[in-house]
Amino acid sequence: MTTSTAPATPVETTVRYQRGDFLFATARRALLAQGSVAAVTDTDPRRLARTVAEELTSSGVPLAVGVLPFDTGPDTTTPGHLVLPRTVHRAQAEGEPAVVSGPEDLPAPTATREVPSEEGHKANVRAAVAALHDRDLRKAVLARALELEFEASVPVEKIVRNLARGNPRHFTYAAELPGGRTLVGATPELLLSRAGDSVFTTPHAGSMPRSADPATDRAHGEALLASAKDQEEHAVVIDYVVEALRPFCRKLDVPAAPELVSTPAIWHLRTAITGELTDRDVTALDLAAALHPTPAICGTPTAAARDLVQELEPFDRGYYAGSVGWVDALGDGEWAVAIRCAEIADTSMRLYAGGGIVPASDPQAEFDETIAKFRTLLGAMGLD
Ligand SMILES: C=C(O[C@@H]1C=C(C(=O)O)C=C[C@H]1O)C(=O)O
Repeated sequence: MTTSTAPATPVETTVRYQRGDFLFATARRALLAQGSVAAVTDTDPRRLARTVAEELTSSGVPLAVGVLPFDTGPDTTTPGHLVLPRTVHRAQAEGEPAVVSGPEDLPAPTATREVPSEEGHKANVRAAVAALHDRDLRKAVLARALELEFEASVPVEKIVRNLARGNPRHFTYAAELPGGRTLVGATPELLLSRAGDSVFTTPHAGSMPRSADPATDRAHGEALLASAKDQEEHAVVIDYVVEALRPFCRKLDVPAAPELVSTPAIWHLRTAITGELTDRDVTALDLAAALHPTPAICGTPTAAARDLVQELEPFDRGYYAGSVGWVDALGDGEWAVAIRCAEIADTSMRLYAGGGIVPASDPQAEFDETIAKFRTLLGAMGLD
């Protein structure tokens, strides 16, 4: 096992990524993990967290990296998967960080398929709004997929570099999945980080597409901040996160109102919550397992919302809307919400995008929101 703290910048570390590695990087901070000393795979995320903690203690490997699936319910067949890597490179930027150069050109797909179609998604939104009422749900998150086929192997490394270049403030990530696929994405949303007894989370919920026209763009942001429907969609998530964290924290600081933030593709409402952990034996992965799935990507109440999602969506989410991150031997770590992503097989990939449905949701606006969310990946591929 070698841990390199060699003087590389986050950009230099990011561009070293090759398919098979694990990457978790912003322009300020990068973690690149290579090879595998041991792997832990388990459908029960809490048990997974305990096994990983034991493996870290007994192996002397400083940290583990990996993914949790969307579905961590009692009937899931998709496991969480963490690797204790052979080599870890970590880098931090001093001052104003550089960005990855580019963009690099990518081959165009030979076929594309939307699952479901625009009409299908709008019908799902209407069905979800009816089900919220019938089943007494506050919110459910519905997603769509975009399947792309290529003539040759998808150049994963180029996509990752373009994602990092286009989203320097957010977490660009790449992780190997059980079964040989690769998950890549760039997410603004932190599920949970732990550093010593400090806990931090930034739930995002409530969205509006960006616009190329500055005045329209500003108006979209202001409309989002003023939208009662989006404030409600956001409040559902904050209520849940606070309730889920409270048992672990002796102190929680929850701002009274969300702030307006943006990615290059979309405006969001976000609340940055900080806490103080009561028990240092509770690791970042324990906390991620306790928090996931939040109503930002599933709904509320959790089990009923997950059932509805699985009834309406014509695909398995796999690791989309799961979590990606790392945990170290001290229990510190960072877990991001695995959105704005794609699962890549050899010559094909599946992009995902979803949005929260509440009683006031409009099918056309929800469809448009998925288009905006696909743009993170499509932009990195030079597609519109
Ligand atoms: C589900 C996604 O995003 C989530 C849903 C949001 C919303 O409904 O407003 C906002 C941010 C994310 O928590 C996605 O990007 O696919």
